[in-house]
Amino acid sequence: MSNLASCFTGSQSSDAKSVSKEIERQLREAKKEARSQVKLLVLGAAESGKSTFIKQMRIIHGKGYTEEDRKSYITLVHQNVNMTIRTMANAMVNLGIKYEHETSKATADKFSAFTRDDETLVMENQVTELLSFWEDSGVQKCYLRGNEYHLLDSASYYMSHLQRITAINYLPTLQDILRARLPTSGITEYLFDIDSFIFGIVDVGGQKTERRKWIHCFENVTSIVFLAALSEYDQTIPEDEISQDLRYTLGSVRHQQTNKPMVRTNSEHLHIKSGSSSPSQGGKFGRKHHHSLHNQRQPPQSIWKHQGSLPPFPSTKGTEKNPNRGKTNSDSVTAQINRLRESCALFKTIVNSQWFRNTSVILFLNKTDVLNEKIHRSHVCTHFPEFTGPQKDSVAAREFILSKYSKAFDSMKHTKRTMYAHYTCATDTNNIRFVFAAIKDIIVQSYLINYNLV
Ligand SMILES: Nc1nc2c(ncn2[C@@H]2O[C@H](COP(=O)(O)OP(=O)(O)OP(=O)(O)O)[C@@H](O)[C@H]2O)c(=O)[nH]1
Ligand SMILES: [Mg+2]
Repeated sequence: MSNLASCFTGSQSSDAKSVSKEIERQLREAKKEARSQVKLLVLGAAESGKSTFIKQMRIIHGKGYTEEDRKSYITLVHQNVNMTIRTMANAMVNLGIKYEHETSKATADKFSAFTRDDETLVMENQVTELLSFWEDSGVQKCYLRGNEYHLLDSASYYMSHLQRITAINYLPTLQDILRARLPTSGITEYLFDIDSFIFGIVDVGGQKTERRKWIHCFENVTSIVFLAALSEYDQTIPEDEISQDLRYTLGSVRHQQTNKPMVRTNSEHLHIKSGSSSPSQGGKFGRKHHHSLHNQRQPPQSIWKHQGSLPPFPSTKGTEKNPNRGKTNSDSVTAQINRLRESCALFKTIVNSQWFRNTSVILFLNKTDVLNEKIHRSHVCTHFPEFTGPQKDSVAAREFILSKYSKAFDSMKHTKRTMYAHYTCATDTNNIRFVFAAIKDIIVQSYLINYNLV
């Protein structure tokens, strides 16, 4: 400012020009600084679809996926196929299901012998054998009981595209990339230039060992996007994972409330901490791309608003056991904590945190497609006796699930703010394009309010 003041004392026109230049420079700097501060934190339990949402951001508002990027997914897609077969082979034994054909058992034994490390590319000449395994009536029965063990959400998708993905010149499509599963480790911020604002969108891992790192990115958050899978109402997770995890999260938050923040995040930096959710998720800075819309533009299936207030400290009451679940002998279902209950408890912890008193909360009730598929064979009331709605009705089911999150949000007592909920399908680009267009204004509004710009 002193530089500027001294400029005013001069009478020459060159001085006036430099004043004007300096002001412009300062304005540019101020704008740049302000633009870097829209921070969207994407949270949720493991496999809820956080990284898939960010892949969509890259497709819709970022640089997309080049041929090289797409090639880098070949191995992951094949690993997903390998893992599907191994998981199902295991589950066949654990659930005591018999194969229809002996040859299917031989295929299962062959793939079960692979360890995670020596998973190889699935060859074109294995397609007939794998298709016959997949079509085995015993394997299909096992697939329909996928909620009793840990089966990848994209299992059926990849098994139905075996011919294409094992071809010698296979190049993964955008849908193949969106369907690929790789658990996120660490915290990564991706920058996107959207409508003259820089959005820093932060991806975290949702698994128990990952959640303890979340605290490192709790500062200066404009909005939280919390992802919850609608399809997890009939699935379970190991009990020790969640209790330990929530305790840690709570402990960390309490620590942060009484001490200085452990880590200061710098919103100018693209990468807060190493770790990526995909082989080529890199290329963090997404310039604005205009992609033509497909012909059927899907509206968000529902938009819901809710007012609530915030209590002084979060509680973990949502982590109750599901009384209706009997134990199976599947090793991945050793303890019976319902995933929906656990996700609601996590949501409650987050929205109750003092860190997010002034942060707008956007809830994505994700995997509408998976819910629609499974609702015909898996009844909500089997897992939630309090559900009195009709069976095989996905609308009743999702409204019931929304009411659970609404109740968790309602637990807030001290501040007023709004929660926005959307039903989403993170693998559907048009759906996410439309939903994001709707939430973008809310996020910008929150940002402007937080910085007293409106
Ligand atoms: N069918 C379907 N699959 C989905 C949807 N959203 C995500 N998935 C799939 O679910 C799996 C898990 O999604 P991710 O995006 O990796 O989940 P995440 O929340 O990032 O998981 P972590 O990184 O472990 O916390 C992937 O295989 C996705 O393709 C959806 O709406 N429908
Ligand atoms: Mg992830």
